Amino acid sequence: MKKGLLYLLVAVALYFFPWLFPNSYYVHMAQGFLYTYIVVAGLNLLVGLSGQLSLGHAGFYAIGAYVTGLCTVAGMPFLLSLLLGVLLCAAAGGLVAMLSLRAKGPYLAMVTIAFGLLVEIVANRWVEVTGGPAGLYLPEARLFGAPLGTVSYYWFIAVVALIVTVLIDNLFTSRFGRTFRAMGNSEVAAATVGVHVRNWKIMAFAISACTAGLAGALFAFQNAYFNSDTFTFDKSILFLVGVIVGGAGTRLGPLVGTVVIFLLPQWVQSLYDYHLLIFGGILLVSLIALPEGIVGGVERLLKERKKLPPAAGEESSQEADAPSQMDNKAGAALTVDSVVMEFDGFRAVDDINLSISGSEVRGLIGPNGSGKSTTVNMLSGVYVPTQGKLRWKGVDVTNYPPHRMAAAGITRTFQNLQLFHELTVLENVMLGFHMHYRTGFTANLLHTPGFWREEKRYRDESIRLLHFVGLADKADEQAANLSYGQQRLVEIARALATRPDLLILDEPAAGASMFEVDNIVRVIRKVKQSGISILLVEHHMEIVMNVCDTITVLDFGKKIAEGDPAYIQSHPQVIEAYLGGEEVTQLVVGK
Ligand SMILES: Nc1ncnc2c1ncn2[C@@H]1O[C@H](COP(=O)(O)OP(=O)(O)OP(=O)(O)O)[C@@H](O)[C@H]1O
Repeated sequence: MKKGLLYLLVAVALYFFPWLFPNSYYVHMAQGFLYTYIVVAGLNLLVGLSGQLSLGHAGFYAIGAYVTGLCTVAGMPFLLSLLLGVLLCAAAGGLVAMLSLRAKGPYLAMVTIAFGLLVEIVANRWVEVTGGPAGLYLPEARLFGAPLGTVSYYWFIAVVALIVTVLIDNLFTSRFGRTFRAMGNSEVAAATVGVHVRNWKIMAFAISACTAGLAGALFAFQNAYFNSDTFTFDKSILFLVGVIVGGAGTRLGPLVGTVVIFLLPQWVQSLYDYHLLIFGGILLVSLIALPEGIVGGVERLLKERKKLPPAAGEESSQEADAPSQMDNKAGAALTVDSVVMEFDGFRAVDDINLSISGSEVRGLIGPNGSGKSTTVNMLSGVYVPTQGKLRWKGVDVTNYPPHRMAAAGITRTFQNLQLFHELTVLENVMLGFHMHYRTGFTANLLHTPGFWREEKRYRDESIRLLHFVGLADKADEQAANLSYGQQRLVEIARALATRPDLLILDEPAAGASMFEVDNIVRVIRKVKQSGISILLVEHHMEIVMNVCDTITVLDFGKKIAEGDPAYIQSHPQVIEAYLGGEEVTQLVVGK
């Protein structure tokens, strides 16, 4: 409701702008501001949320301008041409994303630079079609037959900018926004809750390219003329500066960033020759002094001001029993058959056989470097074994990537915590339900009633899971603000949200306090009761000996023993591996 009122006020202000500034220069400027804002808003989704970098957005801007312009020159109606331009940009965005899929960081940036330069060269050299530097003259933009003069074209752009703002904001606050942000935080963790990272990256690129193309088309018709000189590399940099200075990943950042990149050159017009230097300086200062950008910095300050007292494990809310969605698990079977994992000829895991079935808690122990994490990485699809087979419910899953493992019912937590730090505790757990959401892009873009129903359903289920791990009172806290042990419990709740049949816990007690360790053990026992199989990698022998039904021991990548805790603690090879093994022999406290 509050948001609706805000949009209404903005719409009214935009509507009356030409009356307040009845000068075509200002109206023209306002048009430019709005379409620049549209590019920055779309780029923010890509850079700020999904964590991908583009230094070639001027390329999409150009494609939008040329496709829409050339279509109208060929006699196609303005709106239809605009739609075509935007769709082609989405396709181009998807293509660039596919080409750069394996690239990260600087390499991804290089692919996007190459794309931007390619478009710039084509625009410059393909003179017969684009007009090159001499430019392209367009017919006047018309809406349902009526010509759009300076003011009405401004209103048209204002309506488009408002619609883009509402839709992007809707995405921000839907599972799409959460998924993009999760991917930006940790791709591997996103994959283990079932996110097909590759497809989602392509989608983020396509959406962002769409908005850049839309803005390019709006720019093209501003003067019914444009030339290839506009679509240079520094235009792409400028858009990126807008995102970063405003605050990448914040909802208001694009607006503030556009003010900086658009208005500043107007104010320092006499210094135009130095504009790149000025922007470079602003970017540098922003990255050093305010890495979260203007809006991000202000938000942080506001949060710090009203920060609650630090979270203490002892204050956690009461744990609840297993939520209903965890009941009646069949206890599916995993078979690990002669699995080997080699790194440059070094065998980190050497011919391991293992099987887990029923509601069993299987311990996987061994000294440092014995191959436990490597085994977990193979079982969760992060590594593909060099040799051997993994069978899950009778199906060969050896080559499954993490999102397919999650879909099949195997998920995990991480030794080095992989929470989505920018999301709240509740949002982290909601991400765990990723595979169970049924609403698609349109429902999330438009916030349909179906979207709200589903959002409520998984919010409620996530809160139940937070009760289950005893963290319901931390639901709205930023995940990064929780203590180590609490973050581990959030990871467990997020993993449970995928509704797994096999839960792999990689050192769930590492870094946790005594009180938190007790909580974690209680939660593991309750998860076992619900019928989920558990593979527990843990250095705390007390936990292992008291929680596990069977224990597999690794040493130098090989399995050296397997059996119940009593057998393991008296096994000579295990005792030797643990250098004397008092730890192991004294710790069975009775199950
Ligand atoms: N990606 C990799 N590239 C090269 N070597 C690796 C890689 N991952 C693990 N190793 C090596 O494989 C061996 C087993 O490592 P792993 O992390 O699986 O052991 P671990 O039992 O989990 O140890 P810890 O208890 O310390 O976590 C180690 O010698 C490690 O250096």
